[in-house]
Amino acid sequence: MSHGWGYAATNGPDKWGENFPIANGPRQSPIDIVPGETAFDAALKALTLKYDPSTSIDILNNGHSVQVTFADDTDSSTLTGGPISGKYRLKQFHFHWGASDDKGSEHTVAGTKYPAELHLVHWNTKYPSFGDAASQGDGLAVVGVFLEIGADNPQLQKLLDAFDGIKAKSTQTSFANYDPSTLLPGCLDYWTYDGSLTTPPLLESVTWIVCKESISVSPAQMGKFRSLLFSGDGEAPCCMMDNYRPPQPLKGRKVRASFK
Ligand SMILES: CCCCCOc1ccc(S(N)(=O)=O)cc1
Ligand SMILES: [Zn+2]
Repeated sequence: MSHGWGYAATNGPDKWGENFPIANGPRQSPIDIVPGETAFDAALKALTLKYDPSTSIDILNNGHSVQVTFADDTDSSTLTGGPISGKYRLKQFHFHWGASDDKGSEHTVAGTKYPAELHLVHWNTKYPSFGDAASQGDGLAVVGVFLEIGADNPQLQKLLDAFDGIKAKSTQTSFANYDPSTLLPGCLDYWTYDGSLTTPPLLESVTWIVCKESISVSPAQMGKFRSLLFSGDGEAPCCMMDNYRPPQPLKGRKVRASFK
């Protein structure tokens, strides 16, 4: 498409297949997770997430989401265990959310949409870099956490307080000493399946690990997410919201559960 991909009618998920034909591939994400159709797998290990807050670098509005980027030149912040083998390094985390509290998540649970979804993106250290890993079937592992309307979340508030400096596309500010483990739910039971990036280039390189338990977000905090802009400085302001891809066909894939 003459303009980049986005979430509008002219360049949104229904149009991505024009430039990224893998959009109709066999292992696309997100999906609707139907608990009654998942299979408990006793062989699945517990997740081990070891994050070093000193590896957080900056917070960025990339025009599609808000992202916190981490130093990934050492094994300081890693994911091990769970459905994966080996060690994966944390590269970044970001969110997807809706224009109203009744939608916004990418994965859904028996058709239920949550107001937002957190993605913690990790890459397999058997490959030299994130970019190399992103093109490999076992290259990436993304931990998804649903945000559910409830009490104000103080850990989330630290992020939201940085939004005033990154309202417009392609703006970023330093964001040091942030511990992403403070965004994880207390229980790390999860569903897992083989999938893809949920934005272009939609590469089919992601082992998805979706937490059963959500974390809270208040309606006011959701409003703060919606105050970010898709648009750049000097452009007509366009609020960043509904930056989620809807569920994709399962195409015979099995979803496993780490819990009964
Ligand atoms: C090879 C360059 C890829 C740049 C894009 O990286 C992404 C895109 C989507 C996701 S998500 N929503 O599936 O977690 C994670 C990372
Ligand atoms: Zn994402």
